[in-house]
Amino acid sequence: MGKGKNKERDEPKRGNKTSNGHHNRTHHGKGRQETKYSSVLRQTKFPTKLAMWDFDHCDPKRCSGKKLERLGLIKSLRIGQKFQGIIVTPNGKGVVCPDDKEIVEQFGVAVVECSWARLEEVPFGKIGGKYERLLPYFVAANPVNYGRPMKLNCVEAVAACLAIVGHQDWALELLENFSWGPTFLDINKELLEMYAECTDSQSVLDAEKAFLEMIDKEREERKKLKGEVDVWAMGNPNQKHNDSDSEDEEDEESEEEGYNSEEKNILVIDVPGPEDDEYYDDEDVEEENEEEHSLDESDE
Ligand SMILES: C[S@@+](CC[C@H](N)C(=O)[O-])C[C@H]1O[C@@H](n2cnc3c(N)ncnc32)[C@H](O)[C@@H]1O
Repeated sequence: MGKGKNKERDEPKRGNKTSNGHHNRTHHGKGRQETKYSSVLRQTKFPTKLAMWDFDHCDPKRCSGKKLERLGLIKSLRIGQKFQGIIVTPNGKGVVCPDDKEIVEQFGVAVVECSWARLEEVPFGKIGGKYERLLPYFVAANPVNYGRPMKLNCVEAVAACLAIVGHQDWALELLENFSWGPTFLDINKELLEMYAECTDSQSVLDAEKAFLEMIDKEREERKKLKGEVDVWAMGNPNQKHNDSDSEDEEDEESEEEGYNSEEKNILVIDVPGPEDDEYYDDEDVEEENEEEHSLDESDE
């Protein structure tokens, strides 16, 4: 058989170590051949190449990158190995844009599987490639960072990239492996449509800026309106109780609490969220129970 002919069959073999040199769990022990074979089938089935540098920072049960790997949808890269496609990374310079479509189709998408809290440990100089990109504004739908802007997990980040370049179908195909996954496309529908109409990085940044200005303005208007409504709800100001301001104070506090300035733009949309039972699949429920015992894992 000619050189490279069996390339796709060989790929999972090369990918059976994580970037830390650990063996991939799916290739061990009982059912080894079967897992490997189904992994190969899935790898060849997805329309473009997906890859990640995995730093093993996260609990494998909670980690979306590891789950994609178990499903044979993403391949691990070694430290020192570069990637030719679009790399969606916190170290990116420009943002993903529709003009990246050809690169995504030809060479694929890669992410950095690590903890948000341990980014400084990632040797960004030894990974990456020519096309390192940030994502424009999106809101996370995953149970760990639900509702928070920009802090997407790996599957959301890959899906966002695919959708921006016009492959919503591929994005959905990936997200459907997670019970909460398709919600990511629902809560970001307006943004996705807006970015998909752009062309280059700058036009995406302009659209993002216009959107953020619009939601800031809406928030101000809601605050003003709330103030006016409160005047009527207060009743007779002459009979005002001493604690009548407490509601406003509480609002201000909850707005600030726990979020830095870039996380202020929380989007509140009425779709199933982590408080709804159907939001979790079995694996997620297990993870949720574990979460109760952890200190602060919201940064994974
Ligand atoms: C920090 S890891 C967290 C992974 C998480 N533990 C999981 O289960 O998938 C998320 C990765 O997705 C990509 N990503 C997420 N949000 C991003 C953004 N706003 N800009 C660029 N890359 C982003 C990056 O590759 C980032 O390293």
